[in-house]
Amino acid sequence: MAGAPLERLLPGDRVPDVRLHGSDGGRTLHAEFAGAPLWLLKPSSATVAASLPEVPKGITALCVGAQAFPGTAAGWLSLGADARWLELFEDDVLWLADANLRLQQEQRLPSSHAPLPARMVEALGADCTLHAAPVLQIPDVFERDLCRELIRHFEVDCAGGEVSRVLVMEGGAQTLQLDPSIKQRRESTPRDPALEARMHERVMRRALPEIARVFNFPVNRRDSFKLLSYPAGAGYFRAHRDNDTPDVAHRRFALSVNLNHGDYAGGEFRYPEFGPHRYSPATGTALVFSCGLLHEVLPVDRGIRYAVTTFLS
Ligand SMILES: O=C(O)CCC(=O)C(=O)O
Ligand SMILES: [Fe+2]
Repeated sequence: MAGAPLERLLPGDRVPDVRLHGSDGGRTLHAEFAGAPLWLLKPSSATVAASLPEVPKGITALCVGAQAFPGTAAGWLSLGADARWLELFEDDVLWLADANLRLQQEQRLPSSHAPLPARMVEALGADCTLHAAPVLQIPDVFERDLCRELIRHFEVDCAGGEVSRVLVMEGGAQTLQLDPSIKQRRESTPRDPALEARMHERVMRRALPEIARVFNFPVNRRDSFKLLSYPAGAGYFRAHRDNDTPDVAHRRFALSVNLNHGDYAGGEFRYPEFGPHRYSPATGTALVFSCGLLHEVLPVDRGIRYAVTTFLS
């Protein structure tokens, strides 16, 4: 709620987002650090910041203050943040947040510079309770014939598509560039109006009523369909959100249909904010999820994963 007074944080609250400085300057807490459990601490002094507890494996530890502290303890990232946000945190209290940045428990640091007792480290490093991601699977949106026909169309009529690129802003101009640190795959828009019409009819008839029922969302618009291939060794899409830049902010739900489940290994979806579970829908099943969820397509390590995707709004 915009304008509501800030209160002390409690276990169960999601840490409010904030712009952080000290790393690359332009990122926010949610964009940069969701997807893995977090330790958060606002030290009362540089001396405290220099003698923080050892960070357990699998945890990202953030030491926050008005500015980054020079000489922060090894394993900790020191970042500056907005004063109003910092007021939410008591000095020298270590918070554990889960991968969805929901606060789990807090622990006051020992007043001396003694290391944290082992039991405290154990508790604060413990696996957080993880839940299934709020995704919807709708079986049989495309029949097997249509899936096979789409793969043939992609490989033959679209000549296997083109390597996917990402939009990069450089000196005020946007260019499409390869970026293997983000994704590797091939893609094409469909070139056969009859096939597009068949996909459209199936989405209208089988997916939209279910999205209206389950998410209570009336779809009004759809981006163009994209045919995708993820070949072994060169097929993955690292964790991202689908609506976090101005050009795609209109998107509400992502819809993806696997075209050849069982013919490849790897290539599952994962939603790191909601735990390690991997989703690998059957051929013809549509996977639908909010564009605001962090998600990734894990590397394909045998065969080729084929899929069709679009975004709904
Ligand atoms: O591979 C897919 O099905 C969709 C991947 C994805 O997350 C995207 O294209 O934004
Ligand atoms: Fe995506």
